[in-house]
Formats: sequence, C-alpha cells, structure tokens
Amino acid sequence: MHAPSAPILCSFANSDELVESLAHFIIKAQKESVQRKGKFTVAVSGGSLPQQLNGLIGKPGVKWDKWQVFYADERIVPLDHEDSNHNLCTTHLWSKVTIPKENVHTIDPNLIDAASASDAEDALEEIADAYEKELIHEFANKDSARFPIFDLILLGVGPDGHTASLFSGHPLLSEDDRWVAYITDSPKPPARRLTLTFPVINHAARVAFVASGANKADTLQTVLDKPEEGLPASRVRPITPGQVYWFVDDAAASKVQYPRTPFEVK
Ligand SMILES: O=C1O[C@H](COP(=O)(O)O)[C@@H](O)[C@H](O)[C@H]1O
Repeated sequence: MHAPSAPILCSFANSDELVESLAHFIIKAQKESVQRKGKFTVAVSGGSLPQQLNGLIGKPGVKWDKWQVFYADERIVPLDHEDSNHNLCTTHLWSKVTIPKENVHTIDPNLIDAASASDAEDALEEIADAYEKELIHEFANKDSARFPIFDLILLGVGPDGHTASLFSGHPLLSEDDRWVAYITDSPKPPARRLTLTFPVINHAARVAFVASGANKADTLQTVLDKPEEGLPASRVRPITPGQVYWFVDDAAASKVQYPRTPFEVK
C-alpha cells in the first residue's frame, strides 16, 4: 500500500478568487467523472461551505442532473430547521440551480420526526442505518470497494479542528467499520448529529477543504504544519490515488508554513 499523498494547499488573495477557482476545480472533477461513468457523486458539508459554492451558480459547465449529492454530516433536526445542513445548502445553492430534488439525498424526514419525539438513541441508530442504506444503494457494486468511493467530498474545518461531525477526542475518530455514524454529544450544538466516518472520507477520489478568514489562521497552522497533533482535519488523508486539497484565502493561510501550490485552471 502506498503512503497517502501530501495535501495540496491552494491559497487565494480574496474570497472571490477562492470561490471562482473552487468552482473551476469542481467542474473539472465533474467532467472527468461524467465522462467516465455518467454521473458525479459528491458529499457536501454545512457551516461556511455552502456559501463558498456560489461560483457554481449560472455556470453552463455544471451538469446538475448528473450530480448525486449526500451530506458529509447533518444535524438531527427537521430539514427546514435553521440548524439543518440541508436547509443551509438549499438556501445558498439548491434553490438557485436546476438540480433534480431526488438527486439530493437527505436524511429521512419521517425518521427525524420520530427522533425528535424521544431522547432514545435507537431512533438515531435508525436514521444512520437508513442513510447508510441510501449510500449502499448508490454505490454498491459500482463505485465501492469496502467503502464508497465519492468523486468529491467537500469539507469545512471548525476553529477546534473538527470536520464533518468528527470532533477531537471523540471515540468516533476510531470508527473503522460503519459508513455513517451518529453522535449525541457534539461539543458544538446541536448535540445530535450524523456524520460520514473517516474510512468513507479517506476512500474518496478527491477531498477538498474550504476555509476562509483570519479566524481560521491558528487552526490551519495546526492542521497543516503540525499534523502530528492529530486534529480531525489532519486525519483526512485519502488512500492513494485519492488526493486532499485545501482551498483557502490568504487570511486563513497567514500563519501556515506548509508550501502553496499555484492553482491552474486547465
Ligand atoms: O458544525 C459544523 O461545522 C463544520 C465547520 O463549519 P464552519 O462554519 O466553521 O465552516 C462544518 O463543516 C460542518 O458541516 C458543520 O456541521
């Protein structure tokens, strides 16, 4: 087995350049996947990420009907709740583009209602199982080995170094079997969430982190310059030939020593 490739860090002078370059990167990945197999499988996060995807809006190169979208993590709240990652993505992206509704795979709204009515973990287990089945349906016998191989996973990083809903010191960091897991004790509210696990993230063909703003500078310095500290975002190292990219602005990268790679639009 080859060692995972080193992260590729692309830093941009400002948010507009970051957003445009990210859109070009995503469209190129989409073209490769669609040419090869007729579809593009993507996992998206919440937080600040959905807004950074607005460079895709109105771009003729985006073939929305070929996208199959899952959530890298989701909060156990109704899909129209202000804390829902699906709601956030709908506000910033899905409502502004022509993606077919059935191509965006949400957690099951009926199961959310049941989970909201009780504190029992069984209901969360059921939601995680159902979402895993949805993934199996999409990937089994096609783009999966033991784990699904997403064409692209888009991640954010919190100030504490968490990514998706994988938090420092949490037992879920060692999950090596499940595709989808739930947590009931997220240190960042809301406490109850669903997340893709590290094996899924690290089997992707490409993972792209997106981070901007000076408030991420210390975090990026630790994640990229001191990976030995083991922050969750540092543990994203896709198995070869997978590759991890960092799309950041200069403010977020201001304290990072790690070498930059110029971004080339081809
Ligand atoms: O709670 C979450 O936080 C992370 C990071 O959010 P950001 O606002 O600092 O970018 C996000 O990627 C994740 O999807 C979300 O559930």
